[in-house]
Amino acid sequence: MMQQLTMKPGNSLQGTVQVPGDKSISHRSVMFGAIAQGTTRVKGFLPGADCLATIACFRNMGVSITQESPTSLTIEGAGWEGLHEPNQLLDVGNSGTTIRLMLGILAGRSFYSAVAGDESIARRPMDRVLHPLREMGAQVDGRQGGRFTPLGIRGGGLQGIRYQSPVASAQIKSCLLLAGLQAKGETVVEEPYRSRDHSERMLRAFGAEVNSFSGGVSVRGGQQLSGREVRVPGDISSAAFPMIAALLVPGSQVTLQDVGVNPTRTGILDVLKAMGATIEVKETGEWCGEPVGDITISTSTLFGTEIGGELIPRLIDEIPIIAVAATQAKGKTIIRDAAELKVKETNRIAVTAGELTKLGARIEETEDGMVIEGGTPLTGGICDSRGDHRIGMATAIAGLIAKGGVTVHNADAINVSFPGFSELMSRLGKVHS
Ligand SMILES: O=C(O)C1=C[C@@H](OP(=O)(O)O)[C@@H](O)[C@H](O)C1
Ligand SMILES: C=C(OP(=O)(O)O)C(=O)O
Repeated sequence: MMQQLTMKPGNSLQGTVQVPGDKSISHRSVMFGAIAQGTTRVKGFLPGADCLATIACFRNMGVSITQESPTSLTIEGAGWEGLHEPNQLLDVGNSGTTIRLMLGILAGRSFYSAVAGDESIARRPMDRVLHPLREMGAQVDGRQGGRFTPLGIRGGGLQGIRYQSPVASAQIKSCLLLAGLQAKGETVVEEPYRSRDHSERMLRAFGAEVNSFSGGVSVRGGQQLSGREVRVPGDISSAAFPMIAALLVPGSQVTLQDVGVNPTRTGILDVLKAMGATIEVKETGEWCGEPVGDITISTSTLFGTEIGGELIPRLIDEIPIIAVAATQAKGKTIIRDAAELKVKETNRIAVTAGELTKLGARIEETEDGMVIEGGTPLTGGICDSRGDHRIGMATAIAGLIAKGGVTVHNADAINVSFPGFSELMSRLGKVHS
């Protein structure tokens, strides 16, 4: 049964909550723990569908992973050689991060694996990692010459390369770093803007030498990782939903505790501040190389803004919910340089514009973004997540300010990154029927 979720205007949102663990860091904790020597213990793991798919893939390669509770894991790594040929398809479900990072690991292993995911993954481009992996020496192919899943890969015998990535993508960069750690010589990845650097930070925490420079990152091959303890901060991409809800619902004030505030992820804070939001961030510490803090946000009058360039990779997953905020700002918001949105779980330019237009929003799609007219009262209605977790949550939050509320069809997609989303929102106020 495909779940429905209804959210309606209610009273103000108040309280202090913790959002689930960071998705990017949770994936990496499992993968790096699996290829490290020794035990890795993870606390604050995100038990969302994407990260559970990562666990299943590495179990399939013979790694012992025990989930003591939904958010606590123990991974018994036996180094690179501890991975074995899987006897089943490696099923990544809906997760682009799982498939692209895992391919970097598989590229250095001499066994054969077949990799596929759901129908959304089957539409997402894989040639962006296959081309450089082939250049390094991996044998990898797939549908339409390797552009799409299913993919088959037999790795080993890699040679380091210098690769200039055409897009700022942490998935491409991380894939090549993981392959590079297993290659002869040095691997250098350059990118047009800095993408999220969780791999670099966590690889260093696991004992690897990773060299970051302006414009890119490099690793030497032949490095081994050592297992360790990982505490996963809250996901700022999930925090974005209650944050924007608090901004828009009159009289609200919400504190989100222990959120990851790595500067490669905090574009959302910069943009909301530029729009006029009252936000306070109190940094409280560093967990496994990642800065963590408490974010307090209260209802504010917002103004339209322009978002592009280096900001885009720092807030790429937050654009659907930023679009909701922009419908309520004074003036126009212009988003550009965001063509990457077209190759996410859905085409997020078309789907964000399409779903919010159903509620009365005025949004023009452009080649690489959108133009949103602010000051538009939203009317209630029915939206569809289209199987995309971020669209499901963005349209549900729109329901808090849309007359009559919004019912989201296919709301179960939300479990991909934010299990407990509607319960968390209910703890902040009366938000749904
Ligand atoms: O490396 C990661 O964990 C991620 C990188 C981003 O994708 P791209 O690398 O395709 O930009 C982001 O959209 C995704 O949600 C998670
Ligand atoms: C794009 C996303 O994830 P992935 O690429 O891992 O599917 C996301 O979480 O918004």
